[in-house]
Amino acid sequence: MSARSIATVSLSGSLDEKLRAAASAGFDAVEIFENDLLSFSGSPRDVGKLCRDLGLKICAFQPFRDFEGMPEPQRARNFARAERKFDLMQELGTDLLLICSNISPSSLGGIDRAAADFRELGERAAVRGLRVGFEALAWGHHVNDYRDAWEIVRRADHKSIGIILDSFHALAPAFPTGPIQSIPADKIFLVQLADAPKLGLDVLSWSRHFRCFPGQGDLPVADFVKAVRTTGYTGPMSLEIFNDQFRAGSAVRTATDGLRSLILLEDQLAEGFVSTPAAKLQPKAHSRGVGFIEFAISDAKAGDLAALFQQLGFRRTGSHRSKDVERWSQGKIELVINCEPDGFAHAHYVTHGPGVCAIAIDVDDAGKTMTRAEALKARTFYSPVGPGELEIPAIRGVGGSLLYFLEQAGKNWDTDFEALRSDPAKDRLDAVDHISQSMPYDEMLSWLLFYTGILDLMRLPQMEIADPAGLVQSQALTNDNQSLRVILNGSSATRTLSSRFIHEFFGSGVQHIAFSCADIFATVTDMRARGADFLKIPDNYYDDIEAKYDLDAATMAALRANQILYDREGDGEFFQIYTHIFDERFFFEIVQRRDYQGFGAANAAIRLAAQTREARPLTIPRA
Ligand SMILES: O=C(O)c1ccc(O)c(O)c1
Ligand SMILES: [Mg+2]
Repeated sequence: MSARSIATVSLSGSLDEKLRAAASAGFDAVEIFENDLLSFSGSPRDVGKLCRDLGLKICAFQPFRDFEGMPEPQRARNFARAERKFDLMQELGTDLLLICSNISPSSLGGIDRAAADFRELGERAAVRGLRVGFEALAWGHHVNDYRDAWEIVRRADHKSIGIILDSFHALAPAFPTGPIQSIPADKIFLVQLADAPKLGLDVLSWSRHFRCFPGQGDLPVADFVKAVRTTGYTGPMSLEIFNDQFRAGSAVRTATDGLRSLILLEDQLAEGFVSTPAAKLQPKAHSRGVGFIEFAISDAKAGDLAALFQQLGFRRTGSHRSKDVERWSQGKIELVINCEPDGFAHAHYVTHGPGVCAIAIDVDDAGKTMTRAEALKARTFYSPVGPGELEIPAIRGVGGSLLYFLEQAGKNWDTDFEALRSDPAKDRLDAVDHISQSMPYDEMLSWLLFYTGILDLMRLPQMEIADPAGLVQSQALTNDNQSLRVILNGSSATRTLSSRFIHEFFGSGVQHIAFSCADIFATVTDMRARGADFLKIPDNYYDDIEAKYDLDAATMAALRANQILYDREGDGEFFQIYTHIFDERFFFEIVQRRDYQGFGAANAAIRLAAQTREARPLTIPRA
C-alpha cells in the first residue's frame, strides 16, 4: 500500500516546522526539498534524525537540475555534483534522488545521449544502494513529456534508474494518461500529485504559483491516479504543491488539508492506496439548506439586533427554557440571538464581538455527516447540554465558528425553546439565499476543500470583485438544488472591506447573509414602514441600468426610489438591496431571483463603494 507523502516545498515555515506539520497531520513520508535543507541551520544528519523521531520516512531528495545531455566540461561536473548529493542523501537517510529534466539551453538533445548519462549515473548510485528517478518538467528544454522521460529510462536499462511521474506535468499540457498504464510498476520510483485551476498562464508560472491539492483545482487528477494504479504501483503518493497561498499560510492547516485531499482522492477512487487500509468514507449527505443561524452578542447590543430583525419582518417565536437565548423566524428562516454569559457563544462574542457564532445546516443524515467529517480530520465539537436539551453534533468551521448538522428540516433543534405566539401571515422573506464568509486570502483553498469535501457543495467559477481599496476574490459554493449557497471571500489587499472585516472581527467569519423573497418591492416597502433603512446607491448606477436594459419606467422608478440593485443573466433577473452594516461587522441583503443563478457580481463593486463611503474612516496607515 502506498505511503502518503508531502514535499516540504508545499508547506510554509522553516524545515523543522514543515516536518512537524507533516507529521502532526498524519503523513507517512516527506520529500525533502534542497532549498529547505540549504536554508536550515541543522545538518543533514539532524534532519534525518528529526524525521525518524517524527515517524516520517524521507521518500526523496529533490530536485537535482540540468543533468542529462550536457556537453563537457559540464557533464563531468554534473557527475561530481551528483556524488556530493549522494553523500548528503546517505546522511539524510533517503535512497531516492529526483532529477528533473534539463532546462538549460546548452543541453544537447538525443534520447540515447540522455539514456547513456542515466546509465552511468545508475552505476554510481548502485554502488551506494541509491536510486535515481527522472521527471519530465513540462517546460524541459528537450524532455517535457513523461513519455519521453520513460523512453530514456527504458533505454538506460538500469535497475537504479526509474521514472518519476508528476500529475501536474502530465495533466497541465493535457497529455493522455493512458500510456502510463504500460510502464512497469517497478520502474516508477515515485508519484507526485498536484492539481491546479484552469488558467491561461504559461505552464512554468502556472506550476510555480498556482498548484493546489487534488480537489481544489480543475485537473483530472483522479484519472491520472487510476492510470498509475493500473500499473500495480504501490510506492508513495506525494503531494508536491508550489502555491503562493500555501507559502503564506499555516503549515499545520496546509498539511491537514493535504491529508484531507488524499483521503478524498482515495475515497473517490474507491480503493485505499494508503499505508493503513482506509475505511470507506460515509457518502456525502444531501444538504437541504440552512437550519438556523446563531448570533452571539452582548446584552447591551442584543436589543439593537432584535430591533433590526423586527424591521426586517422577523417575529420573535421562541424563548429558550433555560438560557438567555431568543428565536426569531420568518418564512423558513430561523435566527437565534444568544446572550448567555458563558458557553461557546459567549467565548465567540468575547473573541470576535457581535456576529454569527454558528450555522446549522440541514442534512438528510447528521450522524453520517459527522462520521464523514471526522474521517476528514474536521474538529468536532460537543457542547455541554442542559437538562432536557438536545445535543446537536457540530464541527469547527470558518474562524472557529460552529457548523451544526440538523436533520428533518431542523425539527430537532427547537425543543429547547418555549414557543411564543406570532402570526406568520405577513412574512415576506422566504429562506436564506446565501451566506458569505470573509477570510484571509490564503485560507480560501482550505475552506473550499472543507466545504466541498464534507458537504455536497460544488464550486462555481471564482470571481474577482473590485473593492475601492483592492481586489476581493469570491468563490461561490452551491448544492444541487441551490438550497444551500456559501460564498468565500478573500482579499490580500489590507484596506478592502473584506480585509477590514477580518481585522475588526479578529478573524474570519460571516460578513453577510442574504434572504430571498418573492416580491422585493413589497418586501422593502413593508420593511421601510417598520423603520428599516438601506444602503444608499448613487444615481449614476441607475442611469447606467436605464441605458443598459429596457426596463419599463415604473420598474426603473421603483429601483431608484428603493435603492434596489438590478442584474440580468440571459432572461434571468436579479434584484438585491442591502442593510447598513450592523456595528461595523455584518449586514443583510434581500434578494429576489427570477431564473437567475448568480449573485449580482456586476453590482458588487457598486455595493462595496457605497459601504466604504458609509464605513468609519480608516485609522490604520496606508503603508
Ligand atoms: O518547478 C520546478 O522546478 C520543479 C522542481 C521539481 C519538481 O518535482 C517539479 O515538479 C517542479
Ligand atoms: Mg514534480
